[in-house]
Amino acid sequence: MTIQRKQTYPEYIDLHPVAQVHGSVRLPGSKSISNRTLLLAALANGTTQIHDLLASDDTLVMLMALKQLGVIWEQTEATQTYTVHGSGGAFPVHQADLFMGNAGTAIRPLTAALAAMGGDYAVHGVARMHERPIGDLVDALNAVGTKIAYTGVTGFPPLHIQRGQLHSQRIQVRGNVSSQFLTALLMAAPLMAKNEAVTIEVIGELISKPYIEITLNLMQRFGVTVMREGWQSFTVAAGAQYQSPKSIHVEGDASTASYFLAAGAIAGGPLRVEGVGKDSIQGDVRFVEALEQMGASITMGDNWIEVSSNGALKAIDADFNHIPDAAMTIAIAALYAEGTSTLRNIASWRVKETDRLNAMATELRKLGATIEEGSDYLRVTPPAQLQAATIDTYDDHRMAMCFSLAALDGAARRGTTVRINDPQCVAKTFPDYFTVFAQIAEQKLL
Ligand SMILES: O=C(O)C1=C[C@@H](OP(=O)(O)O)[C@@H](O)[C@H](O)C1
Ligand SMILES: C=C(OP(=O)(O)O)C(=O)O
Repeated sequence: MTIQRKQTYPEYIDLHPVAQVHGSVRLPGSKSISNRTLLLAALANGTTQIHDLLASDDTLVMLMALKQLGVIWEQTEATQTYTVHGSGGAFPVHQADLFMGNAGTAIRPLTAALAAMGGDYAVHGVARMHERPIGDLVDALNAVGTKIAYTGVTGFPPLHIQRGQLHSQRIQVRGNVSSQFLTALLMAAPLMAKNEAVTIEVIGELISKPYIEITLNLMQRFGVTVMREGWQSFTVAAGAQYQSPKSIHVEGDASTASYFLAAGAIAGGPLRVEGVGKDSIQGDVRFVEALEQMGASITMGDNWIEVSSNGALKAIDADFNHIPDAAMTIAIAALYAEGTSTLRNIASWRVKETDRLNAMATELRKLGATIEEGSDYLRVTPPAQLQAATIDTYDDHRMAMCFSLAALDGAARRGTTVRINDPQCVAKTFPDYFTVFAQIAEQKLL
């Protein structure tokens, strides 16, 4: 099955310097919560109404895959409310060819669920997805008896999943390449814990930890409590089954919030985002701590965040392992700081939509910044004045969203004219990004 992308933007967008940003942005739903909720609702007993689901490429591939697997869902017309009829832990269709685009949050959890159920499934994605590792997840599962084979390069999708025979309830997984492997195993664990408890042990270091909290929180809302020993070991009791919470609301996306919050910090604001706040279960709300360290002022309600600043931003030197996605936005905010900023412990950037360490370094240099690209860090020294540039986006939504901010005038230095090539790539998580950016910047872009 192929999925048609709606083309909304031209080949490139030119952004001209913007003196001020202000206003309020209602955030689209969280990608991480949307895709987890869709899968949990599909696996549960009962019917779930999901409110404010994200509308984007990543959620579309999950919705289409579930449909192919025989899961029935309906969209309430012209809204982001979806009703998912749970399959009670066994998808009705046992043979399918599933296209997962470039959605890590779709391919990884679905692979684990399908391997646990058994069947005859082909799982694949865009070319870049076939370069993104999945070996740690496949190794963890096959070691306990599932049957997943590589049909391309060993360690990467595409995959062929067949029916295996589970012979152990103790699953060991490495967590230093992506936390999504542990998330995938956790979500599939109830399918493997029919008669006996399942324990998942993390071998070595675990990165991107806050995403595991999202997984555990949502599993809990679907009635499955995971017993844990820190970040080392996670146990799902025998007989655990997902039960629909009937209705669930998807918070706004905290990673998406980072572009608007940074805009407020760079250009002064005040700028408010609505949909995430103090009550959020997403680790990326901690992005505001980094902005605060850089000198911005933050106020937060249960469901909103507002940022403003008066004066130049300060450089930052910090570990960003806990917020790898929002950290990209810090690299751009660093262009507006006084002094050199260092983003540490971000090696996972290399295996995401593109090699983000390399892409960031290349494009930041085009703006005149001096960049040191380490194996797991990025050091950004801003130029005296930003240079106009044509930014390549590498089919990476975050590259496109981040670099739009280089048009903003900051207190330490002015913005510049940026041409963003292939702006359409924002469809992965936020198809309307440039339309909303134009509103807060009071610019006519299209
Ligand atoms: O579990 C999730 O929802 C995610 C985990 C993170 O990936 P890694 O664990 O691979 O860093 C993050 O970058 C991704 O956008 C979403
Ligand atoms: C890394 C990302 O996505 P994925 O869910 O595909 O891993 C991202 O959205 O920045």
